[in-house]
Amino acid sequence: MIELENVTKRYGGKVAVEDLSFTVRTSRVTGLLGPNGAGKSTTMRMILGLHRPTSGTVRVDGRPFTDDPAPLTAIGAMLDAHAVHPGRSARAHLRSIALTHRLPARRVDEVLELTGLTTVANRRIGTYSLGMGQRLGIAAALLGTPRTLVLDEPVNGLDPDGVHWVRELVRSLASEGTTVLVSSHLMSEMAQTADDLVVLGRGRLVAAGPLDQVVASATTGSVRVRTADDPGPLTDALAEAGAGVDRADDDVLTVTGVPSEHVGALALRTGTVLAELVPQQASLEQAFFALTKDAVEYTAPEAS
Ligand SMILES: Nc1ncnc2c1ncn2[C@@H]1O[C@H](COP(=O)(O)OP(=O)(O)OP(=O)(O)O)[C@@H](O)[C@H]1O
Repeated sequence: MIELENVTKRYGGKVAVEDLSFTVRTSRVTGLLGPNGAGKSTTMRMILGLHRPTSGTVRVDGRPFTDDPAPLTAIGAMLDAHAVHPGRSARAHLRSIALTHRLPARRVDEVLELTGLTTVANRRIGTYSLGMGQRLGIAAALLGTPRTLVLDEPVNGLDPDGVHWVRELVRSLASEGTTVLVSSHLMSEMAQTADDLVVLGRGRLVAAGPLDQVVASATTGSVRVRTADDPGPLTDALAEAGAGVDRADDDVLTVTGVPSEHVGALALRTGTVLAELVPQQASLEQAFFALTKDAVEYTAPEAS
């Protein structure tokens, strides 16, 4: 478990993170989201004990990370996958980490296997593709079989196969009891990977909680209704009940403000035969835009 309590981080006069409190639960994948400059990397660096908070406390499994005698078994991290020596092989790179952290050499082979790098383990890292570099970063993070895993943009630059692999990996580690914190700018991917979300905007907490709840609280769900009948009587009844009705197509209505059961009951009352009655939840991307619209540091003008 990772706990942040009233954490503020200033770099000189710049406030990177302000009064941040949230909990990352064990056996769950938590997505850390936010526009550029929101404070995600700063938050991860404080969790890892690389940066000290200006005020507030950060605890991993109940204690400050810097107090832990065996850091790689407590917490594994990938912050910048490409900050490695390009002239070394992946095996040599992982062996040197294992050696300095007193981890068994066989664990190097295990993580090479786990990340699909065994066949290229003796090649110079400088010849690796972006995706292979990401896999190596994840291999290093997994070396100590950590209880907590922190990955900054792990799917950045990966092909669809690699993205799918990262998703399956973190989900399976969480199901085995690992606490997983992952940042990403890819909302569709995060929607499939995360159980919980922490959303930052300009260094402040914008939302936190189970993914479904965060999406539902930030957006308006709707009900898609399709009928071959005249939609007039149903539309009038819905408007009377306070619903918003948008006639997207000749035979399709998008209804907001009332649950699907209520729409079904009104259809029955007005004698409207329904071909479709489908509750629709907004996407994580829509929720993200709604939550962070006032917290985006850099924006381009709207395309005309
Ligand atoms: N070492 C530093 N010195 C000064 N300012 C910093 C430093 N590190 C980060 N910042 C500033 O703190 C704010 C938060 O940065 P951070 O890198 O944590 O954001 P982020 O959410 O990870 O952004 P991105 O999505 O672009 O990676 C930014 O305004 C950034 O310019």
